Amino acid sequence: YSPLANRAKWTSNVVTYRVVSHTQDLPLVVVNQLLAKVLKMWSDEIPLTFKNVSWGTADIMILFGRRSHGDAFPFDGPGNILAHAFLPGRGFGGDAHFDDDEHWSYGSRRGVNLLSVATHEIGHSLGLLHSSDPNAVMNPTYRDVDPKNFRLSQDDINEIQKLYGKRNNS
Ligand SMILES: CC(C)C[C@H](CS(C)(=N)=N)C(=O)N[C@H]1Cc2cn(c3ccccc23)CCCCCCNC1=O
Ligand SMILES: [Ca+2]
Ligand SMILES: [Zn+2]
Ligand SMILES: [Zn+2]
Repeated sequence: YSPLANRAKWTSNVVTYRVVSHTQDLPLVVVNQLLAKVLKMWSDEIPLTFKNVSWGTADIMILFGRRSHGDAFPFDGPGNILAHAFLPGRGFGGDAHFDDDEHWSYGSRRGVNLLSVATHEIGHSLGLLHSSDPNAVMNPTYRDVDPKNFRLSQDDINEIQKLYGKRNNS
């Protein structure tokens, strides 16, 4: 049970992100467009703006790595854990790491769908924990999705708005 009051969250309403390293599985431009779509899915629901930076330290540092990749949580080869992310905070806080021993795909039936995994990881980067709702992006287990109609579940929206409030699209 983690009372909302002391849940990790970003206190600034501008959060920076930087893609530090890429996967060979998808073109750079596709990964960047996909991430922008993921960030928009979340920021559409809350009063928070993402800003892409191309150098230096960003709040959310995004990387693809294999096995030991610079933190105390080495990846495990193909399958099993697909990615991990740190809750909001300084240093590693907010960072999202993807296991490059997975075959990352976007739309094709083969491989792991980067759209759904990245949406889950950015949920952690924003402070979300796991949900037991089988349809929630924040469910602990990966499910393949159809990118054409992939979107946040109501549970995901409720949980992120509990942390940051609603975005007033006035
Ligand atoms: C929800 C994801 C996007 C992110 C999470 C990791 S995290 C830190 N970001 N919550 C993840 O990778 N979960 C595993 C959980 C998992 C499922 N199994 C496992 C077998 C071994 C180890 C882990 C697992 C059963 C076999 C299927 C393995 C492939 C799919 N893996 C998963 O669903
Ligand atoms: Ca893995
Ligand atoms: Zn890591
Ligand atoms: Zn998770």
